[in-house]
Amino acid sequence: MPAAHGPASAGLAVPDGPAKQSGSAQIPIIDGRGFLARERRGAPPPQDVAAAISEAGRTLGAFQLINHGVDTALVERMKNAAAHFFALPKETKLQVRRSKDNPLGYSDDELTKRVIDLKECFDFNQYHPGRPHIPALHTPNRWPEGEDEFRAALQAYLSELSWAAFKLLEAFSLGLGLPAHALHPAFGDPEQATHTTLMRLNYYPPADPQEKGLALNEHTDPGFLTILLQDSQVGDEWCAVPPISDAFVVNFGDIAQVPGTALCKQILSNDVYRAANHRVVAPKGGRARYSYAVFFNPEPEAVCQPLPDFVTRERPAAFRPVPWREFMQARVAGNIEDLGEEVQTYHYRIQP
Ligand SMILES: O=C(O)CCC(=O)C(=O)O
Ligand SMILES: [Fe+2]
Repeated sequence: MPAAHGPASAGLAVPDGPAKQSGSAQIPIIDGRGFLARERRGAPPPQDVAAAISEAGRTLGAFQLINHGVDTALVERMKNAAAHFFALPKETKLQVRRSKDNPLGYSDDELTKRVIDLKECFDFNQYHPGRPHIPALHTPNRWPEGEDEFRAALQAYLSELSWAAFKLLEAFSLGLGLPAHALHPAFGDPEQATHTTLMRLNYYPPADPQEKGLALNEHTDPGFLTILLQDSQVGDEWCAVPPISDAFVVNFGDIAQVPGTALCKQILSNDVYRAANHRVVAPKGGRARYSYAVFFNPEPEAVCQPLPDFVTRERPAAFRPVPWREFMQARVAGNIEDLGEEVQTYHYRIQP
């Protein structure tokens, strides 16, 4: 039996504020009904939603998404599959252990900013056989043998979430004052799934009661945006992200800060948006915690750089181009082995 779900702490850093004062900040709640509900598919995101997403991107770099249109039964099916997998014997999980040349599969030794996470993970993507392998970006999945329902449930969930991610991308573009499809070329044809989106199941085992530390060190996610479902949380001194039943936590990643000609935003938006710095405190009270993250990422060859619309004489480009392939490969390598300082977007900053 998997351990019961229970409290743990997840938090977001508030920009320019000492972490200890950020507890009072509130994560905005955005309603996706107008463009994510099944009957509204194909409708462009309403302007007020785009404006709210834009505001969230400029402040905390994150928001909670309610009425996301993803079928509750599919969410439950995915969660059951995840709980089933993590409850399998360790030897079975180790049969699909990740390797340096292919980071997909099971891991219990992920590093975040050179500190080992107190959790187990399972990573997979929408890889199709026959596609060229690109280390850390397009590699074949490792599915546990005889676990057909696990595989089917996860694939169905990721495919549904990828659709939602493209709709959020439209809202994001509109919120920047760009046409809805302005950033699509950086993510390729949604039908062919040539983007490098990845899903990660996280299982945080109950921590030793003496454990005062973090289960997941503070970090920003490397890609464009992350759509996370969390089962439990209690506040800490960072901005708490309280679980709302059936809501997704959406946070912007590094690449969203840089928006680019071909691509993205911390890099895409020339620092207009911010990537959310976040962390997870070890779960207490003898209970485990689960979370389920979809990292919506660009195409392998995307080069992320400040979008021309965001570069002016007053606001010159803050970043040099970030080749997504190079950036992600370096980040993944640092998550598997301690290679020294992990690559960050500030390594691509143009010094004034
Ligand atoms: O478990 C969580 O709430 C966050 C997980 C996370 O930040 C990650 O997997 O990158
Ligand atoms: Fe993260």
